[in-house]
Amino acid sequence: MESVLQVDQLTGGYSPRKPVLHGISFTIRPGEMVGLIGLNGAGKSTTIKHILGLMKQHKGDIRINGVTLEENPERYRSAFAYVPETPVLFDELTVQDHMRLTGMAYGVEEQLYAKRSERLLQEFHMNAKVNAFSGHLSKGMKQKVMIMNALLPEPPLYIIDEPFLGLDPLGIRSLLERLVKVKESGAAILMSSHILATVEAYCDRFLVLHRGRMVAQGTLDEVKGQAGAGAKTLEEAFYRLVTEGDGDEPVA
Ligand SMILES: Nc1ncnc2c1ncn2[C@@H]1O[C@H](COP(=O)(O)OP(=O)(O)OP(=O)(O)O)[C@@H](O)[C@H]1O
Repeated sequence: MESVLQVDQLTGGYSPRKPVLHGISFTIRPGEMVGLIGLNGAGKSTTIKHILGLMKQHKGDIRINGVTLEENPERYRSAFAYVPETPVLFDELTVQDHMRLTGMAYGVEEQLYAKRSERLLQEFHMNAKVNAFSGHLSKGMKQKVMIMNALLPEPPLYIIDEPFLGLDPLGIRSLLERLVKVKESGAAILMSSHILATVEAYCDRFLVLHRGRMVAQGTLDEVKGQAGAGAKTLEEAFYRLVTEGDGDEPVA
């Protein structure tokens, strides 16, 4: 099956003289949820920034639905939605205003907009706040607005950076339930998180990034195999992979 996201030999970072990422490659196909894991400073956010097109790679190729950002910026950008680790909202706009703007930006037709926005507000228990200014929302509510906005256009690819920060248990459950449905409908999800038990439970495949290199990737069994005999959980496999050869505690 054609991949939604294809990252091929990506070398990149903030200065050409000192790359943060060293030749990383992976693909995500429709209907897959893939977990991007790594220690603090491993390069997860940098990878995501390159995929979003916020940074220019030094080498390598990134394709979304078969095109690079340079080849077709509009097609590339409209194929994904992004949930950042820290909510970015306009304080003086309401929850509804944000959703309307997203709907317009992605060309979501009026009837679909009404149906989807109503469902999202209900699922994320945000009905009571629909007319509240973003600046007056709690941290977790702001994160919910970001998530609802990402889900509204129903794009083929979701890129989600540490989505659980600040969410209450109900919010986490709503998000996970929705991501499972999104995946079942054929969308692809790249999710970065430190909550390894949740990543293990929900993701189909895993990307283990360490010091800017992909040290393992694949299904849980494949990653456990790459970590060496005896790893029973993703967390155990991860620990082995990032401490291997250090002879010491992990240093990012
Ligand atoms: N704006 C920046 N300018 C220069 N270097 C940066 C910048 N942002 C991050 N880095 C460096 O890039 C490396 C990778 O950082 P990155 O933010 O991608 O890590 P991460 O895996 O997302 O970590 P975390 O789990 O802490 O969010 C680190 O060495 C970091 O210091």
